[in-house]
Amino acid sequence: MSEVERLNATTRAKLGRRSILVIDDHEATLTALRVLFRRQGWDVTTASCGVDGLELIASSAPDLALVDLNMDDLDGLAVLARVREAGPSAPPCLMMSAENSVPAAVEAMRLGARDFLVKPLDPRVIVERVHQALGSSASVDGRDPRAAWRDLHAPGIVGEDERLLNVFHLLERISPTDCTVLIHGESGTGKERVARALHAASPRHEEPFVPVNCAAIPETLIERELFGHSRGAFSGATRDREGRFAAADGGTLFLDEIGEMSPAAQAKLLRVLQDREFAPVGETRPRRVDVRIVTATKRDLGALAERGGFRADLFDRLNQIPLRLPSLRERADDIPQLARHFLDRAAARFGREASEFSPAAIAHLHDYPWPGNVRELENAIEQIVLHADGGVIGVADIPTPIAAAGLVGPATERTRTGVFELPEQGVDLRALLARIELELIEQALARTEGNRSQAARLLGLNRTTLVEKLRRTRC
Ligand SMILES: Nc1ncnc2c1ncn2[C@@H]1O[C@H](COP(=O)(O)OP(=O)(O)OP(=O)(O)O)[C@@H](O)[C@H]1O
Repeated sequence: MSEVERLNATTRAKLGRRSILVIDDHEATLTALRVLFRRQGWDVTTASCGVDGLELIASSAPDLALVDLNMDDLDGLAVLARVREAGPSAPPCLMMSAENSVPAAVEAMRLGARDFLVKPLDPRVIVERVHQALGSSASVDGRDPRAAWRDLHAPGIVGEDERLLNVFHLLERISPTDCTVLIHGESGTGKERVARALHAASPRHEEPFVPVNCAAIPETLIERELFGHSRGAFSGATRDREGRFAAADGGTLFLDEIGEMSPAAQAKLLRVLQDREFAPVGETRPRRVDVRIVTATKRDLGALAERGGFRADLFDRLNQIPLRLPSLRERADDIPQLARHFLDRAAARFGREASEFSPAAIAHLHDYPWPGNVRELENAIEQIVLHADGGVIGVADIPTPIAAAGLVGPATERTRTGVFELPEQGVDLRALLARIELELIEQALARTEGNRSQAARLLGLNRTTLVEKLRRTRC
């Protein structure tokens, strides 16, 4: 923001006036909203195309922008994407559209829109939603409203990554509805956790949440498992048995690894989605059922459907709201917080004293690629707590494959400074040297029981240099 813009924004704030920018290529909408918000005492600026709108956002720093979805030069989604690039200083945006399109609304929310308003706009509703958006954009305690929602509905889900927070924003919008959600993410990224949060925040929360792992049930049994069976339906069926659909009636059915479902079960599932009824194996009379379906997969289900490996019509139904969970690699900056969370939890669970990680240990955990995502991290920390003998957790306490990642070459048990080979992909030499330095300092301090003068001697440094290095690496 330039000095002039900053001054404009500051003057407005001092005068207690709010400013709104309306971007729409319909002159009638611009006029109506200009009149409406001026009457409310707002400063209103308007732009009749996306490009002008972006310029005005940059030059006049409005408190909020109302953006039309369909515009000729740059559509509303592209405007949102560009606004988002400005980071935390970007104004909250509300999207307006003449069409009530669920995919467009979902995409808009994913791009950070605070709300999706369908035209014709009711003046009372629009003023209310604009106030709501501003209220939430600057919550009283300064907390991110997405994190606040998470703390209320899914306090066990740890992380502050933007992509994860955007998932909560989407969950907040869709939890009151019954729309079908397809969660995509690598193994261990928290798909079931998120499905449970969605259920917990929905009007169905007092009814059952029934998880089914489709990959764990043999193909021949999946239909019976899901839909139940009647007595005599097959040899050995000595009595009627209720399936998971009936068990989830009124609540949420979570179908994990949906890509592994057999074609016959897919056909039956499609029928439930279309008609809201199913027939147990061995019965012809359908039963009505009221379940919200949430599915999850680590496969690219769209591509699988294109290749004929999954019913395309079912995919379209399941994919009403797609939701993608980032891998842990993509949100590596959440690793320290997650590691400390699992450390505290494991210490409490195993009756160990609360402990902490050394900075070098945190650096190792941060740099490891975690192919098994949060689950792998959780298991690794539990292992560490079980084997550690108290005190600060250093690199030597980290399971070998994790500690060794990125550091190639033979190494002794307590040192990682053996013979290094330059890995194929190269190294970040400065980060690597800093890490080696830190590790050796930690080892020296451990060996001298924290005596800095002796540790400095072991490292060929004077005490002041050692203290300075410690100060730099630990702040
Ligand atoms: N953000 C998070 N914060 C805290 N714990 C998490 C988080 N994400 C996942 N977990 C934990 O990681 C483990 C794996 O999570 P979950 O079972 O939800 O993953 P998933 O994606 O469904 O895995 P899979 O694909 O193998 O079924 C669980 O113990 C869960 O509690």
